[in-house]
Amino acid sequence: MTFPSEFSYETRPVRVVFRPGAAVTATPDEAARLGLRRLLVVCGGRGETVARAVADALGDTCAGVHAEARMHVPAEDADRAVEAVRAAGADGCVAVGGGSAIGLGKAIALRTGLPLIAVPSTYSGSEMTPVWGLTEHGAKRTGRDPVVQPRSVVYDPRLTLSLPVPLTVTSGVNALAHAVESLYAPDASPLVSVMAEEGVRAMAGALPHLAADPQDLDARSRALYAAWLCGACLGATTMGLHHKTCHVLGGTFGLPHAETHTVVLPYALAYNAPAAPRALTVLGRALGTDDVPRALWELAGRLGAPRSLAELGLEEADVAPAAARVAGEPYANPRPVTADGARAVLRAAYEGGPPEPVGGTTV
Ligand SMILES: NC(=O)C1=CN([C@@H]2O[C@H](COP(=O)(O)OP(=O)(O)OC[C@H]3O[C@@H](n4cnc5c(N)ncnc54)[C@H](O)[C@@H]3O)[C@@H](O)[C@H]2O)C=CC1
Ligand SMILES: O=C(O)/C=C\C(=O)CC(=O)O
Repeated sequence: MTFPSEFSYETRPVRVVFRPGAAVTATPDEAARLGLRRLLVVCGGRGETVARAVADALGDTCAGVHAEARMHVPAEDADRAVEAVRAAGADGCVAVGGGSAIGLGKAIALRTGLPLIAVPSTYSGSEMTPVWGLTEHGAKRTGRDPVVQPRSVVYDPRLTLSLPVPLTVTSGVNALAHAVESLYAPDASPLVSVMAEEGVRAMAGALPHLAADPQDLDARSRALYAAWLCGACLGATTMGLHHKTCHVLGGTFGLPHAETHTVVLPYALAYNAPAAPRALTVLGRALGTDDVPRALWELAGRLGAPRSLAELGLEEADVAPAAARVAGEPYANPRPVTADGARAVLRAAYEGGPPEPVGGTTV
């Protein structure tokens, strides 16, 4: 493989603490390091027990628990969370939970500039990115702003022991998708490539162990490490066809995030493969295959994950309007996204059969 002739790479300041039990034992120290004295803890309804344990550990520096995080961050949730943070007189937030809790913490940071500490409990990777998302009027908007990048990330593999196997698998594939798209992004770079390859190898290695034994703390640690690397890849690069397709399906058609990533990834990659040979080489090495889209599709099937958008509840009649939205949004992608191309990807994902080259093997 030839060395890329030019690239740029930006590092943002973020401290990472990684150890079993860290959610409770390290979060107060991270708040103190940042000089924070009044923290609002943000979580989803189902994550409240863990969030309360973190709140207890924060003691007097906890200004309250706001347990209203939902997927895709509806704009009205962001409004309420900003009111809560102001009413509490908080000088920072701690998001405890999956990408939804971290997403609500980011929405607060975006509007108020307050610093965020993330304590992730899934493999979404959001904690390592300056990417925010908000859903309003049936459409999801995303953007990048350094102010939403968590200043400190507390990785506690024990938090993920309770993650049910189906979400373990699909959230793991959400992380894989970050690595995949970073490899063919316009701002890809050698360091991103190294992180992506290691992240894919570690996640694909850990998931079968977790499907067999979700209490395997060593495999949990390896998967969380992989999520860190894959999230860092997303944080450093621009998203393409795959992520944009998932945002349309999530924001406009209400499909669940990680499951949608799992279904779409093999088909989006099959579409982009002819225009991204270098990415395919790296991914092939990490997964030990010469047919990466097929290997991802088989991995999902072997681990019992959904493989079609039909299974996730998309109506056949939604395929065409979803494709029109995907093709109608300008974004960076190694292969131009035509209306026919977007329709072919979505139709294949709707049906869920083995991924085939889309529109021939040349761009
Ligand atoms: N901005 C970014 O960089 C990224 C943002 N996201 C956003 O994150 C959201 C999806 O996040 P996910 O983590 O996939 O799901 P989630 O945060 O919505 O969690 C899914 C469900 O699992 C539960 N859960 C979470 N952790 C658990 C645990 N350890 N044990 C038991 N149950 C647990 C939650 O309470 C929730 O009911 C979407 O809104 C997506 O757009 C996702 C990836 C990157
Ligand atoms: O699709 C992803 O996994 C990455 C980014 C987002 O979800 C954007 C967001 O809603 O925060």
